[in-house]
Amino acid sequence: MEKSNNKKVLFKIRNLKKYFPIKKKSIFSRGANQYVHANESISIDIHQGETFGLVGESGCGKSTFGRTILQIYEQTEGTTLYYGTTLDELAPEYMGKDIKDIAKKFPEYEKEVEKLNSIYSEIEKTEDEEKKAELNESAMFQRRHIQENYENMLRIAGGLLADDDLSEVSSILDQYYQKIKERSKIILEIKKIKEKDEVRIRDKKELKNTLINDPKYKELLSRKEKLDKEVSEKKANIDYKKEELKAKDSFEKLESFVDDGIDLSRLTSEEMRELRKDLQIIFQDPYGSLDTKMTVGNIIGEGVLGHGLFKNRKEEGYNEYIQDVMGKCGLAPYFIHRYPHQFSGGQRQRIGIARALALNPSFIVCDEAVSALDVSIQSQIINLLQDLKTDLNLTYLFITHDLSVVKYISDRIGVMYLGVMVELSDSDKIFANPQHPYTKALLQAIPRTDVDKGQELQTIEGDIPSAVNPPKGCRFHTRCKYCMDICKQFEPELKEVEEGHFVACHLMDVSEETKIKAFEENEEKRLKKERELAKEANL
Ligand SMILES: Nc1ncnc2c1ncn2[C@@H]1O[C@H](COP(=O)(O)OP(=O)(O)OP(=O)(O)O)[C@@H](O)[C@H]1O
Repeated sequence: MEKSNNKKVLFKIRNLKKYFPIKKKSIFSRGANQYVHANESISIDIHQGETFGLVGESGCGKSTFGRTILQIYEQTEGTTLYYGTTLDELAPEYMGKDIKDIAKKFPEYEKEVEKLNSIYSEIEKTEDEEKKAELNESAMFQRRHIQENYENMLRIAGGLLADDDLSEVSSILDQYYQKIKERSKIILEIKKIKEKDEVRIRDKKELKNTLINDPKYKELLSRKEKLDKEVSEKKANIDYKKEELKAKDSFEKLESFVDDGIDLSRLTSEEMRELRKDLQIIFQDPYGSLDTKMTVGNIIGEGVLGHGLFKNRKEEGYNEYIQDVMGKCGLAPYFIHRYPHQFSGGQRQRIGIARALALNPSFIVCDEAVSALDVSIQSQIINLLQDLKTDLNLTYLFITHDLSVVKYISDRIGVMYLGVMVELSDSDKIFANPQHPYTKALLQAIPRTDVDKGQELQTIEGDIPSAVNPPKGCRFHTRCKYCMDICKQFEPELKEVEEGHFVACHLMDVSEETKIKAFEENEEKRLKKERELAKEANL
């Protein structure tokens, strides 16, 4: 699992899974449900202000990952903790519910963990493949049940759960929650006034003056100040209780769960909607993702109106705001009344970028955002994205199958293969010192530009296995030139091999001789097979 290296983390993604169910052929089909395992146990951090490049062959689950962390797709398992705002600021409904349920539910936690462990030991003992699939599915549901029911409780209550009187714990936390809930409504109102003024007034000094002279804003600030005091009083009760519990054996372990990230997967649709502005996406196909019947102005303004930044298109300042955003994206103001079909691919992508940018996001998933464009246009769009990132302090998840693009734009790069993250490191390191055989093979497959440097253009041998029944052990073992027996049995964990460089490969644990031996044996097998094929073809 990745450590954060002291950088401010914007997303802490743990054990994220996304499975797509496949419809059974008929209602009479027997056996466990089948799933496309699009994302499997992905655990990474995305740092504030970075461009995190995500690469891998087509179909390996990159888009699914981008959409799942934004909760456009419901995640099957795992947590996506978001730190753009805090639990205390948002006071989401799930927090109140988990607090209320402490006395009833926490005693069940250990029982549920035991139940999961007994399913695991049954899986170990079972030979029958169908039974195994069924048990795996119940383990998946049980893990999801534990995560959904207990882990947020642990993050919220931490060491308080060491107390024998859980009803009291619940009551102390609930008093705190009720206060932050009250305050969260005020925080939201303050934020909305600020956002509305920000889109109208570009001069910082003027903005500040307008805000401090707004009686509604002033009143909200003073209500917030009063509530801040009440919140700290309630917080002091919690701290006092924790002091009392510090001596207990279980305290430290339970306290280590405390985390103020927001679990996006548990927000109500209303709560998610409030965060939606912050978390945007730019798609690959700039034509397909734009409504052809709408003008450029209406496309860019749709979200702006939907989120209430302006009441309607006639409101003072609306057109200026849309044109200002267009300007930032290199679109002339008079394009506002034109339609997408009147534009080239590059300009259409600028419209897509302006649509996302108009909501003032802090995080953007760029999903193959330049892949459909000509190379010369690609670099213009990449430069635009780079400039916007610097000017507006954005964070990007940049998804692409094009390594030359990702090398240029990314601070760090994650390499995905068949739904799992196999390598992750600083961009320079991945290119200078790739460790995973899949990354090495991918780098050799960079198209043409490397011809000058005498590097052979190479495609990765073998077909990508099915994501419905992914290979056991390391998912890459069926195509890996260094495959060893252990690779067919056990899944390697993503481990840190040097500072900030993570690799999921069993080769990291063996000597150079073992590696060479494995390579030679595989090569021998391959050649033997080829000889046999050649013989067959001759007979
Ligand atoms: N809505 C869906 N329903 C069922 N399966 C899906 C769905 N979306 C994606 N998949 C499957 O999930 C796997 C990962 O797909 P995904 O689109 O995330 O990969 P990708 O790496 O982004 O590929 P590409 O670069 O081709 O878009 C594939 O096997 C795909 O067929």
